[in-house]
Amino acid sequence: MGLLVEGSWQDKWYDTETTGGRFERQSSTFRDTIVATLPETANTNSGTATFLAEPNRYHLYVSLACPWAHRTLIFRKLKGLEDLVSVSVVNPYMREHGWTFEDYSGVVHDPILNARYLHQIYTHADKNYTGRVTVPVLWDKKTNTLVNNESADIIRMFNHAFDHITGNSLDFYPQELRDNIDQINTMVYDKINNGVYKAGFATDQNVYQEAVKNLFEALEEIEQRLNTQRYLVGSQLTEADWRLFTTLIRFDAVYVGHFKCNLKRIADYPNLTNYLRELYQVPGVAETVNLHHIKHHYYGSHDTINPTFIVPLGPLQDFNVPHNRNRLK
Ligand SMILES: N[C@@H](CCC(=O)N[C@@H](CS)C(=O)NCC(=O)O)C(=O)O
Repeated sequence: MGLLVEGSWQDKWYDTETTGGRFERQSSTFRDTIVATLPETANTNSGTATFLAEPNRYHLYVSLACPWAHRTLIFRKLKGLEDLVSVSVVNPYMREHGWTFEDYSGVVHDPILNARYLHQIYTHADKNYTGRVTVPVLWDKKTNTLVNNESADIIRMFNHAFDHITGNSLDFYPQELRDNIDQINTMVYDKINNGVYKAGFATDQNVYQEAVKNLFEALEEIEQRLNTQRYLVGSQLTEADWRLFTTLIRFDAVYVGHFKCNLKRIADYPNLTNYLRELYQVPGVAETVNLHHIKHHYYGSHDTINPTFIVPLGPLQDFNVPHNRNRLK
């Protein structure tokens, strides 16, 4: 695990010393947008560039282990973008060189720069880049540059920018639900998606406890909500559900043990369990889930948490068990 400093790689763990034992996620740096049609005049005020949606122009670098990258894979699948946006998959172990393309089952090598390490992709886009080298990365093959490395942005682009090419008009961020989706996303991000990391990477007992308390309060609240409504914002499956899904699917296998989020398992919550099964069973989604990469990444990468790199065998899970969510409209 490491980061780039002015374009050169340094093998360093997260610095929690300056933050009182708290893990603080760095915000993403590349925030450009892909759009269906280019604006007539470039908006120079926004500070971001716009790229045109075109078939076979963009490439996505992901880890199958990473919950943030997983969102983008789900949207690529559900929005019918597999033939339009190509993909590379990194090795699940993220150690002294960070993410690599070293041989391993499930790895898809980098066809563009033939990189050995993901950090080479970042320095290709910006030779003086300083910051963490994270997945997902959305790359433009035409101009040879990094468009965006923020999953929240990438799924919004995938949700609509290519619709005129694919004819797929599924909308996971419909206008009339945007306020509700944004609201629930904020809570889910802070307490659940990033909450498990705050607990797992904490190096102070009180910081850990606060994160776990917030996490389970949020899970309880969602469990109640899912008793009377089928999805997070009502009767329609939205982006908010997919953003929660990628944390839930990892929870019992990894976050309970490795990140010590063990007050309960998802399997102990009847509504969350059935909701998770329903989302997993949406056609195409199971193909985006690789529990081997997930478990081997977390248990096999963070030597400060699990120095032996032993990967537990369990839990035994079957997300194909029929769900009962049809009881709700
Ligand atoms: N805000 C980013 C976060 C991505 C992220 O943190 N990815 C993790 C993997 S799960 C990563 O690549 N971490 C490497 C590092 O922090 O050095 C997003 O949602 O796209």
